[in-house]
Amino acid sequence: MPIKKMMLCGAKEEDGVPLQQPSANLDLQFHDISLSIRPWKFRQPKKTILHGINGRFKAGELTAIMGPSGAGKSSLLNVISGFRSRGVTGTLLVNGHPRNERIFQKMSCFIAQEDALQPMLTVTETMMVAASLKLPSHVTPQEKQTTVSEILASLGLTKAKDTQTTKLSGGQQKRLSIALELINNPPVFFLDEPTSGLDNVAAKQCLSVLKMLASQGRTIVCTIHQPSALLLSFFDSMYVVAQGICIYQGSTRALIPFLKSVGIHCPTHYNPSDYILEMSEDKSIVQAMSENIMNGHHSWTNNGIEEVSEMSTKDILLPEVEVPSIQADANSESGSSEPCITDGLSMLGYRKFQRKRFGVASSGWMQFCILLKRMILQIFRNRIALRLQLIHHVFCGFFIGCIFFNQANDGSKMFNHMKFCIGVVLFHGYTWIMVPVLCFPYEVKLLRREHFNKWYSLVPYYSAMTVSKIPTQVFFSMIFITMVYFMSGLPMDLTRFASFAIVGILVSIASEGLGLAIASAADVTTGSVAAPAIIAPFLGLAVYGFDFANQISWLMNAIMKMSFLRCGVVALVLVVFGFDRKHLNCDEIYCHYKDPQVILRMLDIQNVSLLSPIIALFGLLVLFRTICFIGLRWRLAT
Ligand SMILES: Nc1ncnc2c1ncn2[C@@H]1O[C@H](COP(=O)(O)OP(=O)(O)OP(=O)(O)O)[C@@H](O)[C@H]1O
Repeated sequence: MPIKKMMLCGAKEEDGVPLQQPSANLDLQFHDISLSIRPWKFRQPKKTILHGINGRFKAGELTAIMGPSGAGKSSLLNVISGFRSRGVTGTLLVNGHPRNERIFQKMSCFIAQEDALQPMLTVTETMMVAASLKLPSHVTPQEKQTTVSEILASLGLTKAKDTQTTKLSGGQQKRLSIALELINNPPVFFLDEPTSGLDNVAAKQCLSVLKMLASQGRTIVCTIHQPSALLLSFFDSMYVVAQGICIYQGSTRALIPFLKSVGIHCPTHYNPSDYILEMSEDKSIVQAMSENIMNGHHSWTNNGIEEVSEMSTKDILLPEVEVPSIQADANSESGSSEPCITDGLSMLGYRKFQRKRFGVASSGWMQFCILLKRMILQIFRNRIALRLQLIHHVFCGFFIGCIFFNQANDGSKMFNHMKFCIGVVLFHGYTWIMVPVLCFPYEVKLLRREHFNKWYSLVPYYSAMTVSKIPTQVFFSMIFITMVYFMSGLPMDLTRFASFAIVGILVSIASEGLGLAIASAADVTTGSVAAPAIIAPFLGLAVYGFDFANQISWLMNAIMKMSFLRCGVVALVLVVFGFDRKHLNCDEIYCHYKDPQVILRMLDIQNVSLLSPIIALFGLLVLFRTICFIGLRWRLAT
């Protein structure tokens, strides 16, 4: 590994393994930051959450953003980390230079409050996937393994290395979230409430890890709710927000002198961080404190007051980030996020630079392969889900097979044939729309975190997700299709059976695509309500007008083609009665529908090629999946 290691000063090294130094020390400054939220209700005024606040988060320090509930702590963290950019105005600087969002995101990581971890994988497997995605491809598997082991050892996770992530304790999960981001050794960490839900011991362990990382030169900023005096002692500095403005910034030890300066005397034996939060309920005191600290323009140190904008950055080691040839344009009016090359460094050189410095590790194809492997492993390890799916398909196949048992050759009951085709299509439609609606929102949470932290880009993820689901989907659909096909007594004809299977599978993939499109933009509750409501019109169009098909207007016909269920039903009817099917059996005196051509004529599809509903089905499938992709892009951008 190119990055040299150092022994930590005063840091806790549970297994005696030192961590690597960060590749750069970054000092973050922000000026006149405001955040406004556009209301979702028409004509409501904009809500301003942050009011022109200023401040600085220093490299080598563990900084706590504190404040009463609803003060704007998470909003501030989201803005400074770049997790939120909509509705934000103001200036963000890195070591005194306007920052480039793309570069900055590669050098920082964001760990959310309810940080989701990949299920069905052990700690080591999770770390190895992250290492494969985040470390450059020239790093050998052994080196990756060594890096992973060192990080796990440093964060006290060695004993849990073979435990599945979902079975870790809350504290271990937090430390694993940190360990995952440490793989590419970013110099900046943002954490939203890293101690929430942890007991005192676990919170202490978590903060000691953060303190250790900060002591190596990283900039570590986290929001925190009323820390105890012990937990507060881990922090080097505090940034206190109330009502969207800064009411204190500076050293934790300078808090009491600061309070004195605004005429507030913190009682002895009172935790000063609790006291400032109590005081922040009073508007006039908030105003007085904010004026004293100049809304973050000033900072209190152990030696007195410093002006943030005049702070020197020369003491910060910054060769890698303060690159003279690359000028950040994140704040440019053009809004373009492409870097502006100003000093003779070509775009190619810039990309190489980025790749080298910040580990834009794997190519799109590599990302696809790694993610596909991970997803397939997770699918096959989820035994309960697999068993449930199997039972569901076998049970429904058997049930529908029994209802239509040996009726496929009965020429006297035309409606049975229609019900059979509709039943098969409906089964696929409803089964596969609900699976993503219930499961995908959790995956989107994981995607947001990993994508934001630059593990991979959306196209490889989306491709891997699509491909990974196909084997199980085809397998389960085939079980159902085989059962109903043979139990219903359809002719033993390979072409007909293969076409029957293809239509069933296409309907299931299209339906899953619709489910994914819904789940990409909605949470589980909304999706569970929306999915059946959205599929209902498709169903209506699927069964509309079978008994008066000749009289349906061209407009209605065109609308009906939009229903993927209709396309599926038409295709199945063509499969069942097409392919030169012989006359059906007739046990009565006269069977009007004995000749399969009569049924096709009645449905007005006697001249329709099987290919056309299949192509329409395929087109709708692609449309749904494109909507899902756009939905995901939108989710990742907001
Ligand atoms: N998307 C949003 N739409 C409307 N209001 C929002 C939105 N996000 C945040 N807010 C509001 O902004 C204010 C600050 O929210 P924020 O989550 O930053 O507070 P916080 O200090 O982190 O609170 P807590 O400690 O309770 O998590 C709150 O009043 C919240 O209701």
